[in-house]
Amino acid sequence: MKPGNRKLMLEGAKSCKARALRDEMIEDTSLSVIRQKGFFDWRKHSVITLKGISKTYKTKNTTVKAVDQVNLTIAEGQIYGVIGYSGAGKSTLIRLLNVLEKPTTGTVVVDGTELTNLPKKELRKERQKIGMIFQHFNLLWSRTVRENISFPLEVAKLPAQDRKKRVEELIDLVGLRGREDNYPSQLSGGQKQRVGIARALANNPKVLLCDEATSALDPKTTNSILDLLIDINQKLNLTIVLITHEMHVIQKVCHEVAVMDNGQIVEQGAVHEVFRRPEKSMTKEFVKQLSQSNDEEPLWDEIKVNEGEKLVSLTFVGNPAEESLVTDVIRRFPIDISILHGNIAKLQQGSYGKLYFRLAGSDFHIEQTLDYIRSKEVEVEVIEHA
Ligand SMILES: Nc1ncnc2c1ncn2[C@@H]1O[C@H](COP(=O)(O)OP(=O)(O)OP(=O)(O)O)[C@@H](O)[C@H]1O
Repeated sequence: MKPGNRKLMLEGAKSCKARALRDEMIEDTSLSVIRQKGFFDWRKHSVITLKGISKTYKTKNTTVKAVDQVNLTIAEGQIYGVIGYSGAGKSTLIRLLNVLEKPTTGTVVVDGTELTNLPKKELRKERQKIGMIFQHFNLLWSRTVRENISFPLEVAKLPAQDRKKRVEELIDLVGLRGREDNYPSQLSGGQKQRVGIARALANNPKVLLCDEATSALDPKTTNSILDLLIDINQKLNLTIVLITHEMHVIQKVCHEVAVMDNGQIVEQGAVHEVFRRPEKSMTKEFVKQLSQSNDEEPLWDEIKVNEGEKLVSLTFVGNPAEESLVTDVIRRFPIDISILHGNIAKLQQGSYGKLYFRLAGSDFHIEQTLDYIRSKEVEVEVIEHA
């Protein structure tokens, strides 16, 4: 066979296999939701696949289905958030990802290896590909920062010289230079979580699992830890899965989100798509919480509106970026815009929030401007002002 033909055959076989896998996955109900929402990029390599995962706990008198038939595919390099109220099954789900909990049914595949039935020794080895951080940090209190970070490298039996070098790299990566000889009791919550992150990254994992990693931190420290997660996601192309009950965490860092209720994933998709068109009532509740916290209004009594002016609010969900839209509108139409108030948060893709404007110009040009803004999928409301 000519080499060219062989290459074509191989490519054909690969794409048939990929198509078959894709079709099989689309049959899963949860994945058909993904396809409808149109975010899933099949060219990306999937790092985590859960198929038909359930976990049932049996106690003396009760049986609890903590996770119920979950199917999930997470692509490489994504920050994937799972949100739900207390008891929804989030912690159980994240512990199923590294098989700290053994599923009652279903399979867990991480980086191409099915973990569910691996013998203990191999599972331990595969787990080195999965780092984990926790709400209460789980540090070793009798060890310094440096010694805590070194611990997983000692377990992996890395030679002393390599270990030392790696620990120093990690101290810099998480911003703990100057604190390396402190004990955990001498650190703030944020610094403790930085140690947790460095320790979780020590063996160069493919995936980082975050179990309510910012829930014990104040808002400012939460932000700095979330910034660190974004930074390492970008620098290392690390796939991050986080569970949270706080929508602003999803808003700030996640590319994709799954909403969990009663052990099941009830909705999932790209964050900006889910924010734009939440389908299930629980998802609507979470999105509403966010808009309520963002949605302070201007002090209307202090605002004067003259003849030929209109007050307008724009609601952004996802693209486009508000700055470029404002510039674009000013260039296109003979109108004046004064921004009165705004509360816009950046998503990983696009923005989310509201801007309040005063528009001045002829009725015709104002209408043209508003139609143009609407055509950009930005919600426009003209505010009646006494
Ligand atoms: N080891 C266990 N034995 C029995 N029931 C359990 C066990 N672990 C969890 N559950 C039950 O499973 C359900 C899901 O719990 P899980 O901790 O996964 O939820 P969660 O969404 O993480 O909640 P939270 O945010 O409060 O931790 C709950 O009803 C819980 O009581």
